[in-house]
Amino acid sequence: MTDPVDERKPTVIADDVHLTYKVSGKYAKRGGAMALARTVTRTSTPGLREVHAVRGVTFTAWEGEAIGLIGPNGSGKSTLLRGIAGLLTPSAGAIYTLGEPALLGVNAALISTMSGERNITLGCLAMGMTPEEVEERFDDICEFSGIGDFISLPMNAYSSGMGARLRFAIASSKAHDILLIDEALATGDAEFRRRSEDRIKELRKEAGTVFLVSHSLGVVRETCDRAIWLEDGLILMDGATEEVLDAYEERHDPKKAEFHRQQRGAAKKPGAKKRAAAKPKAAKAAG
Ligand SMILES: Nc1ncnc2c1ncn2[C@@H]1O[C@H](COP(=O)(O)OP(=O)(O)OP(=O)(O)O)[C@@H](O)[C@H]1O
Repeated sequence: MTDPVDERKPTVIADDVHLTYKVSGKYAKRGGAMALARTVTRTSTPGLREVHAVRGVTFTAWEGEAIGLIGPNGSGKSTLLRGIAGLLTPSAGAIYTLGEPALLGVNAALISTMSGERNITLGCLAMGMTPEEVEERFDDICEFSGIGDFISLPMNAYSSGMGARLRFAIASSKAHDILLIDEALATGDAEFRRRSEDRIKELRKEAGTVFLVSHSLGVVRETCDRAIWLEDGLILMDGATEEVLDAYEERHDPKKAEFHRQQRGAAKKPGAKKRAAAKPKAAKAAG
């Protein structure tokens, strides 16, 4: 008997991908104190230094999947996202994408001296919408961003959260083959987060693939069905969200992992709700 044929469509294939940055100066990664020391002692500027941010990553993403990229600071999540978006070329290995990836990051390019309104128009045109489509979606985008009258002010008058919300509202107004989201959801308030999570679920239904970089495991739990755990530029685990998040918490936050285990255990027992309600302090302490 032959193996069953996988009918899902692969959208992103990463094949032993390495991504590196070239930084000028021997002291480039050692922070301000060394830079100051160099300035003070007037030593000459040393040559290029390489930062090997992603060190051999392999995975296949499928149509309809929402994948959370998790990992501690500096583990290579944003770099990998930039690689998938085509903004960084692998120094070794290859990334294949089926369709056009759209990167929505905290640094996604909008023009800060222009108003939110102008940026909506430009952003939508840049994503390939016709002027009629832009007009049709304009009000929805303003409303979704929830930034009210600020929409007519230049974006440099926005808080970073407002900017991120507008960027998310623009980018998610169109169905993307591959939508890459870098921390955007962490910046909104609870209400905006809920709406964004719903929007991501809609985008998934439209058969796209969503990658989400987030430090909030809660957001990943809510939004993603698969998680990839990066540590020091390597994949430590790739699988169902719950399993990966549990293992991640076990390593990085054992107290919280224990709390979640207890919560799940309690939820399985009859009368669990009553007991959970009687112990709000335990939840707060671990939470
Ligand atoms: N533009 C850059 N130039 C040089 N090195 C960089 C650059 N961007 C990131 N790095 C380095 O690459 C490594 C991975 O960084 P990256 O931003 O991808 O990690 P991350 O997991 O997204 O981190 P965080 O959770 O803090 O956002 C780090 O060592 C970082 O210092």
